[in-house]
Amino acid sequence: MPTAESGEAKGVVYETKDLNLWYGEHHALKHIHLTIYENKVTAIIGPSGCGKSTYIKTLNRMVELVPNVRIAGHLAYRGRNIFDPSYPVEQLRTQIGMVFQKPNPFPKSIYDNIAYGPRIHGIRNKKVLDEIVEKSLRGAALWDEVKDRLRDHAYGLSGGQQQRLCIARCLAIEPDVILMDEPTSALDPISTLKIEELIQELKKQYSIIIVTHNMQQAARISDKTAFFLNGEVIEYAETNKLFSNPADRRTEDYITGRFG
Ligand SMILES: Nc1ncnc2c1ncn2[C@@H]1O[C@H](COP(=O)(O)OP(=O)(O)OP(=O)(O)O)[C@@H](O)[C@H]1O
Repeated sequence: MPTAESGEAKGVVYETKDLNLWYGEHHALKHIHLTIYENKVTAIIGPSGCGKSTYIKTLNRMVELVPNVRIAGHLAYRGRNIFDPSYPVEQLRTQIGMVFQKPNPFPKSIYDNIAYGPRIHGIRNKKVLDEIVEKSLRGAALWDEVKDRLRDHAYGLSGGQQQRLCIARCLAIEPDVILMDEPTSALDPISTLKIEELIQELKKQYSIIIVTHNMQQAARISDKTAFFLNGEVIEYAETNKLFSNPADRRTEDYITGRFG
């Protein structure tokens, strides 16, 4: 669990101040200021290539795996700047779970997918692992569908089930934040609905940041929405406000489908 640090504002998970990011010469994030709140769903919307994925991959410092990335600015997680050279990146990544566009279970059994993270953290006791597996699968609303076939290969699950397995895998390491990069774009409407319902449940316990191309989805499930355009945050507001009464003309054009 996160520890209190000096400078940590209550209820704030991330504080982004004047964040800039370049891929080589390409200035992909420009002067981003965003505060992300605890136990909320924060949606990131905007047209293709506007920097949504780059922003969320910055939150767990995954973006730094890309060669020639340069970052400037301030990004505090729980009050502490994650770009500080002394920041323990491995610790950060255990607190920040991530779910990707395409479900990416490991080529292992359902059980071993979930037990993988806890085992890496040194948990070997079978009973403890069994409990974590059940709790995580229940948390991802998948337990009832798989409880009788935990030793089956994960690839035998449907796409929607695989995505919930990936969410369960995140939950098994008890993260603080869950980043989701278009988690339903590869799923059918019923699986999408299940994940959306699940997100509503999960936000009671976790802070969720979700990139989505689907504006109805952002409107349905998020509390706050940030609209990105060409690497900038054009507007960030309560979701109801942003969709019903946007302050910026460009937001209005985007949400009404006039561009993007
Ligand atoms: N690894 C990379 N190397 C170089 N440029 C990149 C890299 N990843 C992204 N970019 C560029 O940075 C910009 C932002 O990309 P990003 O993937 O963050 O956008 P996005 O809003 O998530 O797009 P989409 O909705 O299409 O997924 C784009 O111009 C993209 O071409």
